[in-house]
Parts: sequence; structure tokens; C-alpha cells
Amino acid sequence: MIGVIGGSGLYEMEGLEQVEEVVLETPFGSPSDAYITGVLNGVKMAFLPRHGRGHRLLPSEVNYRANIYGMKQLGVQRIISVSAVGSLKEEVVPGHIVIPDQFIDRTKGVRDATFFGNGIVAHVGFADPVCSCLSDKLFRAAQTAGAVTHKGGTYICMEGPAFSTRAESYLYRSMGGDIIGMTNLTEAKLAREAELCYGVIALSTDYDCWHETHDDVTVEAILEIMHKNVVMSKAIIRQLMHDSTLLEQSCCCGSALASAIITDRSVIPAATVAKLGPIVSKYLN
Ligand SMILES: CSC[C@H]1O[C@H](OP(=O)(O)O)[C@H](O)[C@@H]1O
Ligand SMILES: Nc1ncnc2[nH]cnc12
Repeated sequence: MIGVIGGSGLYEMEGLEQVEEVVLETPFGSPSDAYITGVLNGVKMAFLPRHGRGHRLLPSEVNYRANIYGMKQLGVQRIISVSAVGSLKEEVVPGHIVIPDQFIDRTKGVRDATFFGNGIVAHVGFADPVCSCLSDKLFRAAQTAGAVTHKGGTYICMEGPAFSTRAESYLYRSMGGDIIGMTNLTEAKLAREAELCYGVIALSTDYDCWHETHDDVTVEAILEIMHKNVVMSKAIIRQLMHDSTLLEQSCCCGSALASAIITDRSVIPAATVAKLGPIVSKYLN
């Protein structure tokens, strides 16, 4: 099953058949909203609006653990994130798509970004934080759907909710950032821990506040361009469902925990084992 997490401007997926609304509770609390499951072009899909329907949750308030855990419970193996981002590069024009392959963490540590703790320690590899196979497919689907698409790029993940200062925006450019947003890094970490492929369709909406001849970013400007971009992101997802290799797994996302759990199995508390069951059980027996 394919999971789609819709960001700013993408709160529903049209065109699904056999639609069901699934309300889940997880050991990590409530996901952002009910999951919408269904079938798109013959492929099973689960959709979740990251900020909830009506956009009620700040980037720091989103319960990323519950969202990813819920996807795992539903049987999802690959997650596609659709996100609005600011552009930090002249050539990433608002309206373009970026399929990022790196992140720089500028969050402030107030988010829960691991499933581990409470008696079980694991350190997953995160050198390549997105699934390159899924990202390749997203790139091809975006190009076929007619979007100007940039393959690869570094996503700066800031805490927000206020946008960056001009000095920060210059700094992020000098650090090699290509795009900036507030959500994807946390999700990517949790998806890796849950052994799910994770790929991003980033929709460039603005030039943040570094560009001399473009206005500073505002929510109004983002939403104006998002209305057009959301149509494109839906077209890309529909296109992706036609990819006959979509469900083939040639990456190693599905075994990310194989050498990551360091804790002696005999000392892991039973309650922790129960809580993390869908994620770790195959390594504890
Ligand atoms: C509404 S603009 C700022 C907001 O948009 C992006 O969210 P998402 O990644 O969910 O599309 C950005 O990260 C901020 O949360
Ligand atoms: N300039 C920006 N900064 C952070 N998040 C964003 N999302 C869209 N545009 C953004």
C-alpha cells in the first residue's frame, strides 16, 4: 500500500475508489486526522492531511510519530510526502517541483522524532534520508506529468511557525540549502525507523526572503501558488500509480533496523515491546 501525506494546500485526494475513512489511535497518540483509504488506478492508497483537515496543526504540533505509526498499522510500505517549500535557489522558480535527497535539521528539539527510548535503543542510518528508488519514480512521474522538476536538493527543516529572518535565509543559502520547509525531516526520520520508504514531492511556492526582486514570503502568496501546484501534485501521484515498478522493492528501507538495535533483547521492557510491536517485533524473536 502507498501512503500519501498531504501538506499545506493538499487536504484530500480525489479519484479514489472504494473509499473508507479509518480513524486510528496509536500508542503514540492520535494522528492528525482520519486516514482516507481507497484505490487509485488499481493501487491501494492511504491518505492523511499532515496538518489535519482545515489545517489546524502547527508544524511543531503535528504528531509525526502517530502519523507514521498509523501508516505502518495500515500496511503502508512507501510514503510520499507532498509539501510546500520556499526556494533558496534562483533556478528553483515558484511553481517548480523539487524531489529532495538531503535534509539539514534546524528544528529545535521540541518534536518527538524517534520511536525508541523507554528501554530500547536504536540508531538507524540516515546518511541518505530518502528512498532513492521511490525518489527516482517520483521524478519520472513529475516529468511525465509535465512539471518542471529538479532532481535532488537539500531541504532545510526549520522549526517555525514564523518564517525565517533575512539573515537566516542568507545563512541557509550559504549552507547549500535548495529549499526550506518545516515538516519533512521529522517525518523522514520516523519513516526510516519504521522501515518505510519515504520520498518527497516539494512544491516551490516562494523565494523566502532572500531574493532582491521578489516579495518576502507570506501565507497569502503561498496559498495562491499552491492552488495551482496542488493540481500538479495530484497529477503526479496519479501518474506514479501507472508505474509498473512502483511496488517492486530494490532498496534497503525495509531492513533499516536490521543492525540498528543495540539493546540486549533480554532487558527490553515488555511494555516497550508491546508498544513498538509493528515496528520491531521481527527483530525480537
Ligand atoms: C503554509 S506555509 C508554511 C507551511 O507549509 C509547509 O507545510 P507542509 O510541509 O506541510 O506542506 C511548511 O513546512 C510549513 O509548515
Ligand atoms: N519560505 C518558507 N519557509 C518555510 N516553510 C515554507 N513553506 C513554504 N514556503 C516556506
